[in-house]
Amino acid sequence: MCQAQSRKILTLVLIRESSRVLLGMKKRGFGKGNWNGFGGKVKVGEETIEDGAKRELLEECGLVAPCLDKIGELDFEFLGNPEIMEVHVFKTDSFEGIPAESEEMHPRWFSIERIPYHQMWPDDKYWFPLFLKGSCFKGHFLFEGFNKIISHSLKEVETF
Ligand SMILES: Cc1cc(-c2ccco2)c2oc(N)nc2c1
Repeated sequence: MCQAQSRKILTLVLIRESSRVLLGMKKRGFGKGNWNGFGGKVKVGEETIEDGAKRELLEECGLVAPCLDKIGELDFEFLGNPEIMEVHVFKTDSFEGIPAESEEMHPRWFSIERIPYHQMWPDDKYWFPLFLKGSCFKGHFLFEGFNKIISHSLKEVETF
């Protein structure tokens, strides 16, 4: 018997300069202890997904990004949990402000040759290289718990 599946929309923003990427160490809550882009929930009915991404970026590290490029859509499923997390991934190389620590995140710049995959979500090692080479992508990852990927699919797409 299939379970009805619901979807939760989340955002993820990656700040990329020529040779470095800004990541945040998640200090509490979901994904605590991982380096990740900035993002989170979209305020249903209040804002567009892109506006939600901009809001989370500002809240989590104090940066203003006037324009974001949509680069990816990642569906995350967890064994035994009917809720699929639909993560919309954005990037930008133009922002205003100085990265600042928040209650949620401790920001740090990483050279693109030294991305800390061992301290990131396990799916990142699959799609981050596509982001770094400038591709757009769609992926689906089936997790067992938070650290084990049972299966995944990932493809490059032309545009969103
Ligand atoms: C299951 C999962 C969730 C997220 C997430 C939460 C909020 C925004 O993204 C991830 O981010 C990354 N890089 N892998 C992730 C896996």
